[in-house]
Parts: sequence; structure tokens; C-alpha cells
Amino acid sequence: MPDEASAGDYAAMIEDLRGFLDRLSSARPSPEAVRCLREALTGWSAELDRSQVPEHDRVFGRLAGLPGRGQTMSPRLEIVETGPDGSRGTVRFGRYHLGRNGAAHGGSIPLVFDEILGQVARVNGRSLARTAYLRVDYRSITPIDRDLEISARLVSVTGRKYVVAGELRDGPVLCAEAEALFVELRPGRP
Ligand SMILES: CCCCC/C=C\C/C=C\C/C=C\C/C=C\CCCC(=O)SCCNC(=O)CCNC(=O)[C@H](O)C(C)(C)COP(=O)(O)OP(=O)(O)OC[C@H]1O[C@@H](n2cnc3c(N)ncnc32)[C@H](O)[C@@H]1OP(=O)(O)O
Repeated sequence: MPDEASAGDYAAMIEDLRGFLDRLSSARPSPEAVRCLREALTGWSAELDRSQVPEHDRVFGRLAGLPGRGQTMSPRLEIVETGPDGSRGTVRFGRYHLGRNGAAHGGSIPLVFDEILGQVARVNGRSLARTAYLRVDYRSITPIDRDLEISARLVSVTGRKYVVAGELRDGPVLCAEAEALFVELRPGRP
């Protein structure tokens, strides 16, 4: 993990990256801008090639406490409250997550549910749990570019099995709901 000072920089860089992806996805850059961007990306890929590390030394997605735990794969999720019975927070789907007509892409919604529901299983579990199934019902379109409320609650625990349910809301509107089963890994199982 980075030290405290560089963790702050890393967190800010992840926010910049989210902003960049939003801008890129809603831009029509000129051919010259595309060429420049490509050159810059090629340079940064070469730089990052010099600091590749094994999985357990990665920083991306391992900064618990940061929105989205410091990763950009799923929309920006900020947990406001968490406990053994459940969690709640806010999530913002960016322009990067646009499907069509102002609605978030249907595949980006399970990503966020897997995150928040998985955290509830994790809080309750004795060891790591994996998603066995994740069912999402889309009830209404999920708008991008504004904070939505998301919640997860523990439904049942049966041996190694944790059933967790979640809701995504835009004010009074239920956008989607989900149910997932997380199964605690057997000892020694990768
Ligand atoms: C080192 C520092 C790390 C720092 C990290 C820092 C910060 C991170 C912070 C936070 C992270 C927080 C949250 C994490 C976020 C997201 C979580 C995402 C998790 C995933 O995204 S993970 C990827 C997708 N996931 C898979 O890649 C699973 C592939 N799969 C398997 O790995 C196995 O399949 C497994 C393990 C699921 C089960 O395998 P198994 O051998 O242990 O158990 P078995 O098959 O015996 O099932 C036991 C009982 O579950 C029932 N059961 C099983 N599957 C079922 C199904 N689908 N439907 C209904 N019932 C089912 C059986 O029927 C039986 O039930 P019963 O006991 O009643 O008979």
C-alpha cells in the first residue's frame, strides 16, 4: 500500500481518471487531439510497464474507505453507513456509464450491486466470500450524472451462504433491485 501522503495523491489521481473517462466518452476529439492523446497514453503505458507488481501488491481497488475503494471499473460508490445488517451510500453513474438516452448501461448496475452487496457479506463473513449468483431487476431507468441512493441488507445466513438484497433509488423512484448469494470460501480455496 502507498504511504499516507502518496495515498492522497493516488486517490486524487483515481478521481481524475474517472473525470477523464467521462470527458472522453462524451467528446468528439479532433484527429490531432486523438493523435496527441495516443502519444501520451503510449508514454504512460511504457512508464507503468516499469512498475508492474503481483496481485497482492496492487493499489488499484484496495484502498478501503475511498469511494469505489480506489478503482474506476464500477461507478463511483460512496458508503455512508455500514453495519452487520447492511450498508447504504450514494452512487453516481458518469457519462462513461451511459447506455442510451440518458440511462446508465444495464451492465454497469450489477457492478455496483456486486460491490455493495459483497461488502455486506464481507462484514458478516469469517473469511472471503464469492458471488455465487447476482440477480438484478431493472424497475426504472437509472439516470447518469447525479447522486443516487443505494442500500444493501443482509437477508439470511445459512452456514457458508449469505443472501444479501439491495435497492438503487433516484429519490422516490426505485431504479433497480438486486439479490445475491455469497458463498464463503472453503479453507485453502483460491
Ligand atoms: C490483501 C489485501 C486486500 C485488501 C482489499 C482491500 C479492500 C477491498 C475492500 C473491499 C472489498 C469489498 C467487497 C468486495 C466487492 C465485491 C465482491 C465481489 C465478489 C465477486 O464478484 S467474486 C467473482 C464472481 N464469482 C465467482 O467467480 C464464483 C465462482 N464460483 C465459485 O467459486 C464456487 O462455485 C463458489 C465458491 C460460489 C461455491 O463453491 P463451493 O465449492 O465453495 O461450494 P458449493 O458448490 O458446495 O456450494 C455451497 C452452497 O452454495 C450453494 N450454491 C452455490 N452456488 C449457487 C448458485 N449459483 N445458486 C444457488 N445456490 C448456490 C450450493 O447449492 C450449496 O448449498 P448447500 O450447502 O445448501 O447445499
